[in-house]
Amino acid sequence: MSKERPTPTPPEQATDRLFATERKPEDFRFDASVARVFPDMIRRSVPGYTTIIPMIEVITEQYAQSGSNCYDLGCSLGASTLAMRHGIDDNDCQLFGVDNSAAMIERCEHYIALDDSSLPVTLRCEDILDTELSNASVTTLNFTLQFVPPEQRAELLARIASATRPGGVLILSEKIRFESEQEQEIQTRLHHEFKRANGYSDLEISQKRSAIEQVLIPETLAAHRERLLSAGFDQVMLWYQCFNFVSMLAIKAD
Ligand SMILES: C[S@@+](CC[C@H](N)C(=O)[O-])C[C@H]1O[C@@H](n2cnc3c(N)ncnc32)[C@H](O)[C@@H]1O
Ligand SMILES: O=C(O)C(=O)C[C@]1(C(=O)O)C=C[C@@H](O)C=C1
Repeated sequence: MSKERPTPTPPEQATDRLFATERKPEDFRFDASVARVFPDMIRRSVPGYTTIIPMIEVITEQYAQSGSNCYDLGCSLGASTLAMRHGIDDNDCQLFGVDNSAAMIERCEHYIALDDSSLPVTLRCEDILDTELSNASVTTLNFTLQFVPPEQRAELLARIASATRPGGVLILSEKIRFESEQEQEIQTRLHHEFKRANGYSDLEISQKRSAIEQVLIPETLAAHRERLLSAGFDQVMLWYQCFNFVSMLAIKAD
């Protein structure tokens, strides 16, 4: 007797108004209230996010190797995970999404169930600093490393590099800061204008800025490049930039 699979229902999605009214200063956390509005928040906050996601599919298509593991570290609701899933055309790959926010992982399960690809995805509610990594061809850190304490970043990248097969890659997207104070000021202003154009008020922009100040620590492009090379990658290239948001490709030689 065949059992019919119930049609999965999409999780309720809301507009991000988390910082619209005055609130007591608190560090930003990926809790249930953020998870509920996250698709709207990240699209309206990160210039280029809606371009980067489909390009993760394109890059994965190029670098995923048969018989390997692919990891999305800090997968949130699975937007980057699903892009990787669609880029993998070999059912012999194993795809893992890792996030330490239970609220994100719970919702992510629904989005994975709604997606039409048949490639299995294993979700782990774990810290990316402890998660097991091996035999990797494509690993993605899409706006996640920036939330890892700076002193723990080198060890994580070295672990990713040593788990990566020859010819494999790391896709690293980050908010960056600039060496020149003047450029920092201009790019930050343009980013805030982007947010304003997407309907965020001055109060929302300034309250969000204070909330992320201690938890999202941007570094310069040069610092990222140097650390990726010391971690064990052989080539680092910038493939995307919009204002102070970038994405890099770090490649392990064949
Ligand atoms: C900006 S979001 C990532 C967005 C997602 N990659 C995408 O493309 O939509 C950052 C995510 O990283 C997760 N995160 C931050 N630090 C983490 C850690 N140490 N271990 C696991 N997940 C972490 C957060 O819970 C959050 O869901
Ligand atoms: O810099 C900002 O204003 C942001 O809101 C950026 C950012 C990010 O880059 O992850 C911060 C937290 C949320 O995850 C969404 C966007």
